[in-house]
Parts: sequence; C-alpha cells; structure tokens
Amino acid sequence: MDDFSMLPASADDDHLREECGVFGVFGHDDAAALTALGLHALQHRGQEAAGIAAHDGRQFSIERHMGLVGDNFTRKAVIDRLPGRRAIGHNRYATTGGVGLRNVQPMYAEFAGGGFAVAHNGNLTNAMTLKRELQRRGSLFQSTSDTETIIHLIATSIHGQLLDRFIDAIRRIEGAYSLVALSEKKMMGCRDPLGVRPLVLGKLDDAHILASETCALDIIGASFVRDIAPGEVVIITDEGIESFFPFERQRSRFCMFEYVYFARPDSSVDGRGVYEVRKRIGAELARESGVDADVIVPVPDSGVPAAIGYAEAAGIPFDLGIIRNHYVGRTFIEPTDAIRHMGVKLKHNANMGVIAGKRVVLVDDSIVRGTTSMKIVQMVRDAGAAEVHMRIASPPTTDSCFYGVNTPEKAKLIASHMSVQEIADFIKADSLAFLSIDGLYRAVGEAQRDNVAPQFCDACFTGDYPTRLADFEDRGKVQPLTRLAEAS
Ligand SMILES: O=P(O)(O)OC[C@H]1O[C@H](OP(=O)(O)OP(=O)(O)O)[C@H](O)[C@@H]1O
Ligand SMILES: NC(=O)CC[C@H](N)C(=O)O
Ligand code: SF4
Ligand SMILES: [Mg+2]
Repeated sequence: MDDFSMLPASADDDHLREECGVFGVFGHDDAAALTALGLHALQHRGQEAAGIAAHDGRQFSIERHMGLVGDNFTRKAVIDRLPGRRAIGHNRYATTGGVGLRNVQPMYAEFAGGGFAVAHNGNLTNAMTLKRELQRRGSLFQSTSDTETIIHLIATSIHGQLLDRFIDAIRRIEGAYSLVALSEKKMMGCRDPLGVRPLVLGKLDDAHILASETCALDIIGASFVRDIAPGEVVIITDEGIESFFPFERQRSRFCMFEYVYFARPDSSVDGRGVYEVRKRIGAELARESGVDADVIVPVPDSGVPAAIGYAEAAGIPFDLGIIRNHYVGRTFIEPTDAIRHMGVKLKHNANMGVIAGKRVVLVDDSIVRGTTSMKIVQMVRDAGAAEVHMRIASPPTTDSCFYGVNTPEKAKLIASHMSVQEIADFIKADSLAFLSIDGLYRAVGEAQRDNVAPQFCDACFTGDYPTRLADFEDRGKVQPLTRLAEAS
C-alpha cells in the first residue's frame, strides 16, 4: 500500500539515482526498432522499466515491461507487435508512485478524439494537488504516477482540439517535464518553461526524432537538429514540424546535475557537450583545491572525465587505480545494511600496482550519503596508498531533488548535516574538497552564478528551488490516494 507520494522517497538506497529517458520517431518503417535502440542508448537514465507505444495509422500497440531494454525489446517477436511508422518510448526510474507495472510508461488513454500515449522525464511538483481536484470531479486514476495527471488534465480540458487541450494541461502542471507524446496524427514534444530536463530534436532520412540526449540520435545514425527550447511545444505531422511557445518567456534553469552526473558523457544536452563540461569541472577543481600528489585516480564511471580534466590542469599523471565491474549496474540495489556495505566492493576494486606507495587524489562527481567515498578511501588505503585525498566535482549535495532525480531525503544527505571537515573525517580522507558553486558555473561557461536570477537549477547544492513545491508543502495533510498494493 502506498500513496501517490512525491519524492524524495528512496529511503533505502545509497546513491543518487537515475531519472528517465524519452524517445520518439515519426515517419520511419522501423519506428519501434529504432525506439528500442534509442532507449538502449538512454538506459543509464532509468533501469526499472521500459515501454514503447507505436501507431500504424489505424491503431496503437503498446509493450511495457519491468527491467532493462536489452532484456525486453531485442526479440523480433516483440518489435513485430509494435507495427507502424510512429513510435515513442520511455525508460523509467520512478520519482512519484511506486515501481509497479501500472506506473510504467508510455501511459496510454483513449480520449473522445482518439488514442493518446505519453512519455515523461521529470517530476511534477503539484501532481498530488491536481489529482485530488481531478478525483473530486470524477477522474478515475489507474496509476500512482504523477504523469497520469497530464492525461486527465487533457481529458477534462474545456478546449476542443488536442493541441489546445495539451497546452491547457501543461499550463496547469508545475515542476519539470520533458514530454514526448503520440496521438492518432501527431507526435508532440515539449519542455517545461524552465527547461529543467533535456530534449533534443533529430532527423533520420525523412523521419523526425525526439530524444532526451544526443547519444540516442547517434545510435540510430540520426543527425542532431537542435535542442527543443524551454517552454517550447513541437508538433510533428506528415506535413512537417510546427513550433509553439505557450508560456511567457523566462530565464531557463537547466539541471546542473545533468552535466555533473546524469547525462552520458558522449551526449550534448542544452547546448553543451557533457564530456567537455566535465573535463572543465575537473580543471576548475584542480585550480581551486590542488594538492601535491603522485597520481589522479577517478572513481568510475562518472568520475572519469572530471579526473582527466583535473590531471591535465594539475600536471599530475592520470591512472586507473580503481577498476569497475561492468556487470554491476549503475544502480545496484542493496536491500540491507550488511549487503549495502558489501555493495561498493561488488562494484569497485583497487588496482594495487597503480596505488601502492603513492599519494593519491581520488576524483568523484558527488557525495550523497558518503557510502561510496568511505569505502573507496579505505580500499585505496588497503592497497597501500601513502596519502588519500578526495576531490568532488560538484558542491556538497545538501538538498533533495523534486524534478525527476531520485535522491534520498535531505536528512540522509551527508552534506545536509556535516561540514566538509566532518565529512573528511567520516570518510577518513587525508583531505577533502568540493568544487565551489561558482567553479561549477565557470565550467559551463558562465562567469559566476547570478544569485538574483540563477542561470541553472542547482537546488540540490543551494536549496534554491526554481518552482514552488506545492505537494511537498502539503505533505502530511494528504490522505493516501490508493488502496492497491504498489507492486500490482
Ligand atoms: O555518497 P554515495 O551515497 O555513496 O553516492 C555517491 C556516488 O553515487 C554515484 O555513483 P553510482 O555508483 O550511483 O553510479 P556511477 O557508476 O554512474 O558513478 C556518484 O557518482 C557517486 O560515486
Ligand atoms: N525519473 C523520471 O523522470 C520519472 C518520471 C515520472 N515522474 C515517474 O515517476 O514515472
Ligand atoms: S535539484 Fe539538482 S538534480 Fe534536481 S533538477 Fe535541480 S540541479 Fe537537477
Ligand atoms: Mg559514482
């Protein structure tokens, strides 16, 4: 039993988790197969479940499965069940509602005007509030996901045309959303007015493609056309592509953590190459808090580009002093404390030859609860390091995300209640330093953070949320809205 609870809700896991990936193809004979490939490239954004909805000009077909794309969408029989030249897909890591199949996307509904499927990356901060209102007016929800709210808002809109109903719906939701949707005649894409989550437009022959990141265009050989702009709605039909801006223009607030951790390094999101930004982050870190050392060692995988940038700027050799087991996923779930403590060893091991007798600088992208850092510092010491210095390629993570990244609640974030020195003592490092917030802004090409009108969302480092958090403020007053066990 669970309610329609808004994150942070991942009380029992260790790390920053993923978010979601969205993908869509309009106008290609192999639409479903291309979507499966796109989702495979976006697998790092969500590993709990995946789904594809296709349309063949006559009817919709949908396949939604728990687990990885590679385990569910590689068989020809599955792809054959998704006929048509249009398809959208989704990789999920839950942020609102449980992990069960009924919350897996794309979500599908039948409106008076026809079928409609939608895939959402992000998290709505007023979904619970809207859901209560919609239920009072008679809406019957089938899931506990925030995304379903969008469907009910479209269904109950007073407007006639789907585009007007869609715009009506997105004007009522708050928070972060990159959406890809499919109706009988159109594929639609949009980003929330602050552009918190990424969405790019691509082209493959005559087909239009929408994807969370450019790595999903690369895998199918599509060319990158442009980013969808914050607050933009694109409508793709057989006649071509049209663009609408239904919101008042405001300064965008793209998620800084996409650059720090989430996006794939070979992607470009919101106009910047992720790998280059991460290397610049590492260089800023070296300039801000350099230390005498013999070797720079990344904590794989996400610490690697920053460590390369650090090593280049510091003029100290880079080496792979920690090896990662690739058969442990990015989000290995460790259900108990005892197993959790084994967890990091399952994933990482020290490469003794690189470390023994050396003064080591370890570079990781972030510290969430401190579990990874503590284990890795110990591992490197056990491998014979003379000194172990930890350098973190982002500021301390002090606040939870409400915009589609599954973070532990604030109290579980080590930096919410410990100073840098206290964290250094906790992880038993000889020294510890985080990147400054202005260092992070410099790495993405800004002179510094504009504290009056910040150029990015950086709320997990600053607590400065770019939208109101209606549901969270309401928490405690809200009764559970489902009696159905979440797993079903
Ligand atoms: O302080 P903690 O709670 O231990 O979390 C921090 C770690 O979590 C993330 O890595 P993760 O192992 O999730 O993924 P990665 O392999 O992509 O780096 C992040 O890169 C840090 O290494
Ligand atoms: N991480 C995400 O982007 C999740 C999308 C949506 N909020 C869900 O929980 O399904
Ligand atoms: S709070 Fe952090 S992770 Fe969430 S959208 Fe903002 S910058 Fe990204
Ligand atoms: Mg990591």
